[in-house]
Amino acid sequence: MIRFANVSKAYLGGKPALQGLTFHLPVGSMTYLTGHSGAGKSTLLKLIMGMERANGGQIWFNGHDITRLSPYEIPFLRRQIGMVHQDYRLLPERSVVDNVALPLIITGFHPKDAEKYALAALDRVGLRDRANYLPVHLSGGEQQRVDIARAVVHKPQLLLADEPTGNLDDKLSMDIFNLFEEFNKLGMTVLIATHNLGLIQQKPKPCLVLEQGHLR
Ligand SMILES: Nc1ncnc2c1ncn2[C@@H]1O[C@H](COP(=O)(O)OP(=O)(O)OP(=O)(O)O)[C@@H](O)[C@H]1O
Repeated sequence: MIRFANVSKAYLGGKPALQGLTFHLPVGSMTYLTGHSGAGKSTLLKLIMGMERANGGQIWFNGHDITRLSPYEIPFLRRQIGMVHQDYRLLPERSVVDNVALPLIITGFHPKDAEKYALAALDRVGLRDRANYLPVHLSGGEQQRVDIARAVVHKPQLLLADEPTGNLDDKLSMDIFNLFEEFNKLGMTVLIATHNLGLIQQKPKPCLVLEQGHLR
């Protein structure tokens, strides 16, 4: 599904954030991405999302080299990807169901259909009964599950997560990792950037380890 071939990235005026990365994420795999702060985890995810451009190498997404996409093609790439954030990024003045439906509305779904799919996604993460709440009335763990529902509402092939349990205790973190596992079992390819080594040990999966921009 994803293949990096000798990929490098340096931000303007900075030292290289990633150097010579070569790896493969097969379709249907679930993989962790770890490494110390500043090792390049977020940068790697941003390259896959087309939010940053590589300076060298190729990144293949289902056989297409996404380092060569034009700005007009990036939205089509992103429709195949769901992204979960550490800080949830929910719109505070919109209801939970509206937050989850928003990506569908933006891509042109009829509001009624968008709501139907958003409710189905909320059902998957166990929050159907919170659909009409405002995010502020949910716990941190619940807000993270809403973020996950929003990331999967368009049924992406690839689910990315950047420190999804950074703000949660161990029990809630395990619940979130279990949810990722469920989506993986449904066929989504999953890549999770995390510092949570305790959870990784409890749920062993293939692991990419970054050290100062290099894969160990
Ligand atoms: N927009 C940017 N402009 C310049 N340098 C950046 C930018 N974003 C990241 N960097 C640098 O690139 C390197 C990798 O950063 P990145 O955020 O990818 O690491 P990370 O492993 O995700 O860190 P953390 O675990 O703290 O989130 C760091 O040296 C960082 O300072």
